[in-house]
Amino acid sequence: MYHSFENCKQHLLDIEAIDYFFAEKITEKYLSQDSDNHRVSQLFHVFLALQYYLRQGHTCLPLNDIAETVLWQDQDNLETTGFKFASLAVLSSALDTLDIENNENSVLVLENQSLYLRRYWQFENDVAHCLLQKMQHKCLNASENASEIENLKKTIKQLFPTAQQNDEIDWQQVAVSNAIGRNLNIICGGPGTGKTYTVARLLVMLQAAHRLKGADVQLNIQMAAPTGKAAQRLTESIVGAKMQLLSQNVDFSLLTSIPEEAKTLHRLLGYRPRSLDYRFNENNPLDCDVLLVDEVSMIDIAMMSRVLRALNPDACLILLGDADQLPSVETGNLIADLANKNHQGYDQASAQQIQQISGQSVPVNNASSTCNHSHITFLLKTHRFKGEIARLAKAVINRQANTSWQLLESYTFVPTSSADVIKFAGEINHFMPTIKDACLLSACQNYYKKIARCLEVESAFAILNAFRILCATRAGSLGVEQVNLIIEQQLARNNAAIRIGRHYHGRPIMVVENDYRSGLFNGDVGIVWSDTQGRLQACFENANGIKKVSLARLPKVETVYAMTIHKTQGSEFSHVLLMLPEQDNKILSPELIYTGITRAKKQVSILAAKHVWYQALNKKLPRHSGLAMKLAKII
Ligand SMILES: Nc1ncnc2c1ncn2[C@@H]1O[C@H](COP(=O)(O)OP(=O)(O)OP(=O)(O)O)[C@@H](O)[C@H]1O
Repeated sequence: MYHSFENCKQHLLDIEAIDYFFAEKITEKYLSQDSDNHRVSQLFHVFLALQYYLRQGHTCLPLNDIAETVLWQDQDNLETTGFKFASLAVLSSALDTLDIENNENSVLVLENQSLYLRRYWQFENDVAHCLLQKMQHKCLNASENASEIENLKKTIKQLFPTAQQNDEIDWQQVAVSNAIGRNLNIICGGPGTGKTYTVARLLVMLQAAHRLKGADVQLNIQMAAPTGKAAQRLTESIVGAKMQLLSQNVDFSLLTSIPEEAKTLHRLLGYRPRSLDYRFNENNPLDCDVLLVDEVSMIDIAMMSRVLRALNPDACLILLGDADQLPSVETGNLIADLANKNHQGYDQASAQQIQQISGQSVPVNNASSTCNHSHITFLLKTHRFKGEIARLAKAVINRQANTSWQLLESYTFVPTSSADVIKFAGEINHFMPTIKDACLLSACQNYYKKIARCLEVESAFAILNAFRILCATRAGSLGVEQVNLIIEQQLARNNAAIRIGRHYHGRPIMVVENDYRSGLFNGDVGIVWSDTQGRLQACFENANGIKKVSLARLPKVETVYAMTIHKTQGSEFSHVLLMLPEQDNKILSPELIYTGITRAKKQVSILAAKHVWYQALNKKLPRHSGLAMKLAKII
């Protein structure tokens, strides 16, 4: 075997120190000195693979994923690199000899032929247990609840005054009428399908139903999202939806009972910087009857387990998300595990309740309770963008490489001379990577050089929020670091105040760590701006206007003309310039490109070569977890 990490890395591509030292420690813990060499080697590499899988966001290592395969191989060096795993039977029996089964002290858990670290297994179990409890529900019944149903029918008509023109099911009304009597509601949909529009109405409906039961106190509703940016967007959308409902003459007291401020999940749970624990937990639950959580795709399994533990068993949980978005950067694949896209229809009682309140007839599933999807509604109609961006996003997420490339090609701009200026003219623009410098120059001319010239920082934010360059990677010639450098160099040619790598007036910055002291969080975007005396300070937008922070108190930040697609989850811009690497990269996937495209509200410009586009769209990168099976009560 290997005598050091360096020696291991020479043989195995992609291995990191953490994988090696983890495998070494676990091998020492579980195997004695006199164990059979072949067995030790197989198990050492299984442990290496477990940590390697965890690093990529899987919660477990399914043994059949690695059995009889070669991992960590260098394609140019097939003879001397990589490791071949034994058959599933050999791997299973090697693990059976360890003292894992029914041993609560074991850090490893083997379940359904998947190997876990105990903490992730526990998180999955906690989440599955809490959600299964919340799936129990009591539907309204036509004979017992006739007057309640009549009243709710009137309320839903007020909430959705314009009836659909055709026979299509109105899934927004389905979600709202389905929520009565449920402690778990999952609403999924792509960007602009009206998740927040729907949930604002759903919350009003819950308050109305609560009042009809004779309650004299309103439901205590809380709203949260995984990042500061996402919480801010949720706040803005809910405020907008409430204004709309006010103009529709919806009962004012019902509207005032809906909160306006969404918090980050960390703040909701009472994060304590110097403690591993949060203020709210199973022993000190949140004072909340209804918890709405947005952008669930960004939440990792550990955070979800904390949220569920802090929620009273009879509190109602509403989860919003897009099952096609990238999963969390941490561990887990929550929204995909929770909301199976292959919806099997609603159970009879739910379908009846939906029909009685909203008049919508939904497919009924009479099958066993193991695939009961009645708590999930998919919103299918896009209300924000209709045209080409939606068509492109759909083709990408459906892995239609030909269709999406043909669409892009119909918008390809080829300059006729080197002096030809690149125009971002249409809803979609496509460029080949050979003209990346001209593209970046155009981004400076059209947007970024205007930032420092603004008279007010508010106008500078308007420009910054209108346009953003998104890259797939940090490193490489089309990675965030290089693109930011090129932009700064181009801007510096006409602006002597710009000093690369330092603060300057008009520098857009992104916070890259959580800092509770200054109230700034990972992902917050600001602009360095001169005050009236010419002193530089950092400005951040918040619900009350502009928050100013002295540079001395600023947590770690980076320049953010360009940012990674991962970091933009939960954000939107009028125009996005999406730059893919010149060669295929393992990070590229349909989900990544879909997430990038759907950040654009009005215009998307894409710089990509054909071979990279095809390679990315032909990839399938499933995240392994046992949660979906546990929720279907298969384990
Ligand atoms: N049924 C509807 N009738 C009219 N307008 C609608 C309807 N549903 C949604 N909209 C409008 O479509 C836009 C997008 O809705 P909303 O913000 O709720 O979508 P979303 O799914 O939450 O989007 P994202 O995930 O991108 O934030 C909003 O302007 C909203 O007012």
